[in-house]
Amino acid sequence: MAENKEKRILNFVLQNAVRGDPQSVVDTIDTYCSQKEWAMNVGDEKGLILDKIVEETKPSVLLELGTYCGYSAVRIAGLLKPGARLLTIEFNPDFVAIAKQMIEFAGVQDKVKILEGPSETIIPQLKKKHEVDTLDFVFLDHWKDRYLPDTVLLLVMCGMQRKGSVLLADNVICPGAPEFIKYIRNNNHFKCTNFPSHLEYMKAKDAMEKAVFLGPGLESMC
Ligand SMILES: O=C(NC/C=C/[C@H]1O[C@@H](n2cnc3c(NCCO)ncnc32)[C@H](O)[C@@H]1O)c1cc(-c2ccc(F)cc2)cc(O)c1O
Ligand SMILES: [Mg+2]
Repeated sequence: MAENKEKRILNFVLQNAVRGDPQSVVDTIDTYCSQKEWAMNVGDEKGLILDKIVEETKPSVLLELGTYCGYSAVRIAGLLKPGARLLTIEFNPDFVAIAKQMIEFAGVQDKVKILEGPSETIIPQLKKKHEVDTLDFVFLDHWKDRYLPDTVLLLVMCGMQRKGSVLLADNVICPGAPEFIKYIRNNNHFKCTNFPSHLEYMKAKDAMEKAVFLGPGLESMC
């Protein structure tokens, strides 16, 4: 297996974190990525915003787009009530392999299921193949130009969102997701809140955007 940054992050966790302890895995990745090699995990500062929103939403069925090394999957899983489950979509097989080991080491494999493949293919399969009715919480952290098309897919094509469903998007400043922001803030079926923060492990400004689905409008009742 090629030695790469993601493999080094995983090895650092396997050698330094406490097996079965999600917080220890998250803290160990943050230590490595702030001191040794930067990586695009949501990180400790934006991670606290993520934690708060997950805790106040009390979700049962969650979806993440862009697993990468599994940092946010482990972080979210550590907060879930018994029986709640997180589906996380990742199309890079090398990252799937890393994330799988990260999730198992953290001991959250019973709460997290990695779905391998592109989101645009997997999302339409969620209802039939993965027994998802509606989603309580969606974390967007994959390619930034895919936030909007995948949100539309989730909402329009698959009716995956119900009144109160929460969308949380990382990086709405850096790298930015302008099309998504323009759409979601101008759509009166969503109530949006911006959470200013900083790029993971850096001083650069970043932010997360929370969008709560207010339910289909009357026009969709006809
Ligand atoms: O680009 C960023 N994230 C992308 C994540 C991609 C992960 O998600 C996977 N992925 C992508 N699209 C899909 C897809 N579907 C869509 C395609 O079919 N379906 C399934 N999986 C998908 C990739 O395989 C990766 O695992 C980022 C950058 C900075 C950054 C900031 C400042 C800098 F200077 C540099 C970088 C900071 C951040 O926090 C960031 O999240
Ligand atoms: Mg991100």
